[in-house]
Amino acid sequence: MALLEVTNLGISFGGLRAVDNFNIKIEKGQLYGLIGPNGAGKTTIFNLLTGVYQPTDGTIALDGEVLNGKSPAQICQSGISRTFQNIRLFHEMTVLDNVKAALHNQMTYSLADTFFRLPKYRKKEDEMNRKAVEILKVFDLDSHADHLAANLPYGKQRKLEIARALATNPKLLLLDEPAAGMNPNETAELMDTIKLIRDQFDITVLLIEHDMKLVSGICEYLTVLNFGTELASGTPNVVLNNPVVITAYLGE
Ligand SMILES: Nc1ncnc2c1ncn2[C@@H]1O[C@H](COP(=O)(O)OP(=O)(O)OP(=O)(O)O)[C@@H](O)[C@H]1O
Repeated sequence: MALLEVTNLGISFGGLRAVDNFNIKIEKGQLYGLIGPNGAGKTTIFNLLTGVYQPTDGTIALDGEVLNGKSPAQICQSGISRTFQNIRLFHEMTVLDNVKAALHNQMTYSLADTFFRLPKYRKKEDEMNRKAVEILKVFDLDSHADHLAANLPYGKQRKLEIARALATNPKLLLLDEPAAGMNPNETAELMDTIKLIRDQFDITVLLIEHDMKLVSGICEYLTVLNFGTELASGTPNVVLNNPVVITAYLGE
């Protein structure tokens, strides 16, 4: 069984059919790319997968569990986490607290534990600090733990967003243009990080990206979207040399 199975997905905004009859199957552990021209419907698909929008048609299933009708918070609990095209960190919080905020969805303690700072609360807090630092280490951000997120350089802010998404312990991580605005060195580093989180944390990744170097460098399988529907799917080598894709998207 595929980890993510999307069947006949569709949504309309007024008269605009933003996504139409979209199908995708992503196997566990796969590094999968969703590409296509501006306005093709890529981010709308992420919004459908994460419960920001409810589909007008079709089903979304993660690990056999149908996600239709669930809220974004419930979908996060079910195992899908995401980053955004425009960075959405808690800018006035520290790097460590940004990650801890995401860890909170897995911690259970009562209001009384928190209010009276009972031993259970302190134990959980210590555990959370340890986990957050562990995650920051993967992203080489642990030395910035006490800095405000707003003061990190751009490339590190993007990494912190991924670290925070990872902290919710997802089965599937959705990355919306993770390399946007990065210089070539930052992009190369990001590619290594994405590969590493897939390998070390056994996480499945679906990413939207316009940077073809990143896409062909790390994605094992691609779907090209055009006008809300699938134009082509396959390995990067096959898809990126497909004349239909070149005409519609790559524009050469
Ligand atoms: N909430 C909404 N209301 C109305 N139209 C919307 C809404 N969200 C998206 N759209 C429209 O749906 C279409 C697909 O947009 P979407 O942002 O998903 O494209 P995209 O492939 O992610 O583009 P880009 O690569 O530029 O980010 C566009 O025509 C967009 O204007």
